[in-house]
Amino acid sequence: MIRRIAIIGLGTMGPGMAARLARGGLQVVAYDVAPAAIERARSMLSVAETVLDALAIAPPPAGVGTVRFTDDLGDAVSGADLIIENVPENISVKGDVYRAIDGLIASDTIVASDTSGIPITKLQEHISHPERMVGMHWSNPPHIIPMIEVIAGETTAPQTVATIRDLIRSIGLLPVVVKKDVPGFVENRVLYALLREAVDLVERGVIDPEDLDTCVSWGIGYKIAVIGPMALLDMAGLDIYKSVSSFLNADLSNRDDVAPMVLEKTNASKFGIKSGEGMFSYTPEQTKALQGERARKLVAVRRILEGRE
Ligand SMILES: NC(=O)C1=CN([C@@H]2O[C@H](COP(=O)(O)OP(=O)(O)OC[C@H]3O[C@@H](n4cnc5c(N)ncnc54)[C@H](O)[C@@H]3O)[C@@H](O)[C@H]2O)C=CC1
Ligand SMILES: Cc1ncc(C(=O)O)c(C(=O)O)c1O
Repeated sequence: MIRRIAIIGLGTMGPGMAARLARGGLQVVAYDVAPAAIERARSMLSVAETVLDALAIAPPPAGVGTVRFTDDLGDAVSGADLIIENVPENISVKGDVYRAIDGLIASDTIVASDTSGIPITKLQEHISHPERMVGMHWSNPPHIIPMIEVIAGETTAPQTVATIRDLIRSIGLLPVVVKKDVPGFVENRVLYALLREAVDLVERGVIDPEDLDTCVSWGIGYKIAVIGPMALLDMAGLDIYKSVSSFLNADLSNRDDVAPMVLEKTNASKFGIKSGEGMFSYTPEQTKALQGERARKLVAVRRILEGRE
């Protein structure tokens, strides 16, 4: 039974995750190596709670469902039933965390990684009880998006997968168990196929970035929230898909490196919202307004998709 959860890493994903788990009645202890990240996470928590209220996710009974922050790793993981590792997408950084907690936790404490796509089998090499390690891949923003992928590595115990799947379900979220430990799992394989083509089209001057977003959001995106890709094939007709894919697949981007446009921007520290410039530019005021507007729209769409409006 999972009651107490330690979250390690409070960057983009950690605060929303902490808020959503606490709303599910769990006792969360949140840790980051950087004091500034802890301070930022504290303020993000109340923002996420407001969004959870708008989603009408009922608060737990008084006394349960708490978030406590700590700057002490031992304090964070002590007595935890589940640890969610949420540090940068880098095997060596993640491996250091697993080694640091190895001696501090019980042998049956589950260690889940929110990795975007590093195979869980690779992460298991850095932990002494690999049967208790599992992928638990949330989607950003984690307090709003209900789907979470659950991935077993080669040596993950089936019971570990079942425990995480049941935990996700028990707090009203949507677990999807991925059957093979492929890089990127399922969500990011599909997303990165789309992003590779989108970046390529902009880079080759086929379309401007703003128009690319209009085309995808109001064409595919709006539709795909209601009709998933497999159902869409049936709606369009497999005969149409066969004809179009027979000439189009060979023309789609198949680059296997990072696109020059992305390298150019990241080399200039243009990372997107977090640095004020990426594909587009953002002032702090614009960022705040954008985040509020996006949360409002995602909440409204989710309520409709769930049949609550
Ligand atoms: N950003 C996104 O949209 C998504 C990211 N992920 C995955 O979640 C993980 C975290 O991603 P983000 O939150 O975006 O990263 P981030 O870079 O925003 O935050 C990482 C946090 O980890 C902290 N950290 C670094 N080393 C640490 C250590 N040894 N101990 C404790 N804290 C440490 C940093 O101070 C930072 O606050 C990555 O594996 C990423 O691929 C998963 C889903 C979506
Ligand atoms: C660009 C990008 N990369 C990874 C992820 C993830 O799910 O790991 C996301 C996301 O939206 O969650 C993303 O947008």
